[in-house]
Amino acid sequence: MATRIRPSSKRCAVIGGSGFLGRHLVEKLLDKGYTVSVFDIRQSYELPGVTFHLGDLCDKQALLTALQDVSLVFHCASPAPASDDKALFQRVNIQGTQTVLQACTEAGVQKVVLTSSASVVFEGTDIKDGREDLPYAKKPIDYYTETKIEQEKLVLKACDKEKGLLTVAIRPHGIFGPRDPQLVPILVDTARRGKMKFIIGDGSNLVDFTFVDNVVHGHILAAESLRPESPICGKAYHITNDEPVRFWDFMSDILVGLGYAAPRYHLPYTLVYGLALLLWLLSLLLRPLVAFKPTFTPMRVALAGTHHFYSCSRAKQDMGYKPVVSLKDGIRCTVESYPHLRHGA
Ligand SMILES: NC(=O)c1ccc[n+]([C@@H]2O[C@H](COP(=O)([O-])OP(=O)(O)OC[C@H]3O[C@@H](n4cnc5c(N)ncnc54)[C@H](O)[C@@H]3O)[C@@H](O)[C@H]2O)c1
Ligand SMILES: CC(C)=CCC[C@@H](C)[C@H]1CC[C@H]2C3=C(CC[C@]12C)[C@@]1(C)CC[C@H](O)[C@@H](C(=O)O)[C@@H]1CC3
Repeated sequence: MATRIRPSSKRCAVIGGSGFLGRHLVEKLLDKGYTVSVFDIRQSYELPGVTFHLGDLCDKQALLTALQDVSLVFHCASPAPASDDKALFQRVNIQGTQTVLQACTEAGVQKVVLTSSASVVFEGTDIKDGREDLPYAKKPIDYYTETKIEQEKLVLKACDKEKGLLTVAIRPHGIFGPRDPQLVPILVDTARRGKMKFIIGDGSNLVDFTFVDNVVHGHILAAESLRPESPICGKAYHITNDEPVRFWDFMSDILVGLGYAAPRYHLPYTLVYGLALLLWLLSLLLRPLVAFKPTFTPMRVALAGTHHFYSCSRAKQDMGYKPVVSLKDGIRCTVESYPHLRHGA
């Protein structure tokens, strides 16, 4: 009888590996001696030792080709959070994740590590030292969050020791670092348009921002701890810098580091939130006539004006997680990596 050869545990695939987090993850996996395949709708770089498979994760056949002989899958693909395309989020994050799980089962993949988000419990109000047992948001703040919740539930439910598929979800918050396409570029663009003069609220709200290397470290620790007897099977884990910081101090450090002025004038939170809501409704109503995308969306205002920081004690206890780069070093490294975004560049 032919015996099925178990794929090497160092052979993995990164779905979404062309993205910001995905590429950092791929680089670290290579350093650690893994053989890496990337599955993505685009190829954004070339690296010796990485095989690219171009395809949509909703296409099971394309996935099956990429997952041959792979024992470990990292799923960190998602449409950009700023999009308001509900159908796209549902297709990629929900149906697509179902397809990923089916393909993993058919291909004999043993472990799936999902990149979820701490935002799955965020409803726009304060969260202080939130733990993983907080309920999922009943009124998710946008389609991105709504579909990230369903995605996480699907992946955790798929954990089945009998069938040989182990799953875990990592919930990072506010990832930043070199090559981030969103936080620093949007911040600089807003500053260049003269709109980063104001602090929303009293400026004392604490938030987690997580340097990308720490997020990568959390993912690899989870993958390496995921065994049938491990307590992490089928669970979600917050991964942060474990150094909550005032939202506006963090923004100011990045802005000042790049040569822009820090925001100074205070505006009341409820006023800005109300205006953002009004603008968002207007943009929806006027969409057939004019396309405009407000910078200060209700989601961004809520993120900028409330406390939202999370405990990573579960990750510390179950997988020995400890951030590997401090916030200060992460900010310095990030600022240095964007010479083209410096004031006057
Ligand atoms: N950036 C953050 O602050 C943050 C925080 C928490 C969680 N996350 C999660 O981390 C993951 C990675 O985020 P990122 O910031 O690197 O985003 P990113 O946009 O840089 O990367 C996402 C990648 O997914 C790919 N992708 C999108 N749709 C696809 C499809 N249908 N099939 C195959 N590939 C597809 C994109 O091409 C891209 O390369 C996402 O799941 C996101 O929800 C991000
Ligand atoms: C007020 C303003 C316009 C500031 C500019 C920076 C924002 C663009 C930036 C600040 C916090 C960021 C953030 C995300 C996107 C970019 C910001 C709003 C996420 C919503 C991206 C998706 C992740 O899953 C969220 C998470 O849970 O980590 C991010 C939360 C922080």
